[in-house]
Amino acid sequence: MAKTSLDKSKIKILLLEGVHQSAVDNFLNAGYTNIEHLTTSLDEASLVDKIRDVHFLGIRSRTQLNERVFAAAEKLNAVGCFCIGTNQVDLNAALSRGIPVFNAPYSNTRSVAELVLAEAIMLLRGIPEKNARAHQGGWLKSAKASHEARGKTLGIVGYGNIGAQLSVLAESLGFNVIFYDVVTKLGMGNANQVASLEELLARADVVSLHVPELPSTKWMIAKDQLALMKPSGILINASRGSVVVIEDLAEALAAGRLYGAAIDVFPVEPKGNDEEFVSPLRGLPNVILTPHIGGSTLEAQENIGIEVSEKMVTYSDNGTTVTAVNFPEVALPAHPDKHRVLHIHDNVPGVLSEINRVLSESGINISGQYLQTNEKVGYVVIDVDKAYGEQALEALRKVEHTLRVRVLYSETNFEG
Ligand SMILES: NC(=O)c1ccc[n+]([C@@H]2O[C@H](COP(=O)([O-])OP(=O)(O)OC[C@H]3O[C@@H](n4cnc5c(N)ncnc54)[C@H](O)[C@@H]3O)[C@@H](O)[C@H]2O)c1
Ligand SMILES: O=C(O)CC[C@@H](O)C(=O)O
Repeated sequence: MAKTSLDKSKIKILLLEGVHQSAVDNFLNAGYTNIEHLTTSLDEASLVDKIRDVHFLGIRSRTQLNERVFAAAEKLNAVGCFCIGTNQVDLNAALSRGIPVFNAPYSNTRSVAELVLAEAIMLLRGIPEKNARAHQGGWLKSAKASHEARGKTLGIVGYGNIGAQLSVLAESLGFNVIFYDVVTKLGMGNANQVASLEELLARADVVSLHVPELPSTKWMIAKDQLALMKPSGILINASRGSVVVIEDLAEALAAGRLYGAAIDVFPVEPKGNDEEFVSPLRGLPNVILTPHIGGSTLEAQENIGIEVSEKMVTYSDNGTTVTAVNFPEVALPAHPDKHRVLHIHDNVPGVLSEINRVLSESGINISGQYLQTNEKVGYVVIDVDKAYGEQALEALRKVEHTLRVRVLYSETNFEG
């Protein structure tokens, strides 16, 4: 029988888009030495080529993982998104191949909230235009249309981790906070939920968007919604570029129907720092344009590096999938004296009983079993006596509807 074990030093990890060094250090400390660390993303063709022998892949927001890429990823065990958003990944394509996807749901929350708050103050004071004039040798000393944040209404659309964090910081500065969310939530401090997006847009002086990219949030702010905002209103978008119809925003700003905007995310973003940034918002006076850096602080990137690599190492060493965004979540204890078999299968009736039948007929004693399913996939983890690791792997490979099987030996990590 061919040996199926794979030493940790042979487990290939590919990290793209300048994932922080803290992730590399974490993998190395855990014994994973086969790491390729690139500062750029890869286009589809290069990725399809490169991913064939990759076991763990780390990306940020730019790398697109679609069906074609997953089809080529024969050895891929897990994906780590070193960011919050996972819209760049076809989560179903990953799931149907038994590949969990992890992200960092909190690590850059504070960075985004701080930037948004700073932008709100700058825009309320008309700083972008005053700053630009001064750079050109001008002197725009005037209080016209300049306002304090105190007493103004901040409307937050999407009151999740970032929205709620922003809410706390904004109240401490004197903003009245209202928010709109599809889920009923208790506001932090004195923040109040409003019943509709329309009400929020009409009441707020500053509107800040913090929704994920979903079919329901796509182009949610267009001409009709912008028309509901006050002419003195300010729009901030640090969520996803697909949430705002950028041409409609540019038109409203140019026509003076909106006072200012700060935009960090765009429907089309340059693929790298060498590519020209093209946008109808370029050149407009009270507009702050930033290159998708809401979460790009050294603090956040270091924390993200640690958080996501820890999840990938834990999955690789122990099988735990807690916080995976697309996968049944199983929290597993250590398995010092047992071999552990990870079996991922289509979630159809009868697979678990077939697994148990096969193990029992092979004379394999089960010392622990954990199961979790979602609508597509079942994930069963079976601890077996040390004598049976490879035997169990061989037996379980033959079970119909198997997507992937791995054995984690008590000391070293092996793949099937
Ligand atoms: N600019 C950046 O660098 C940067 C950094 C981090 C995150 N982000 C983006 O910000 C988004 C939000 O991050 P988060 O951590 O706060 O996410 P989150 O999941 O904690 O919160 C999102 C909130 O939006 C709500 N929501 C969903 N659909 C909605 C709708 N149609 N209308 C109103 N509310 C809706 C959800 O109920 C949830 O409360 C991320 O998905 C990511 O795309 C951008
Ligand atoms: O770091 C990135 O590339 C994306 C950051 C942000 O959009 C996120 O989703 O966390």
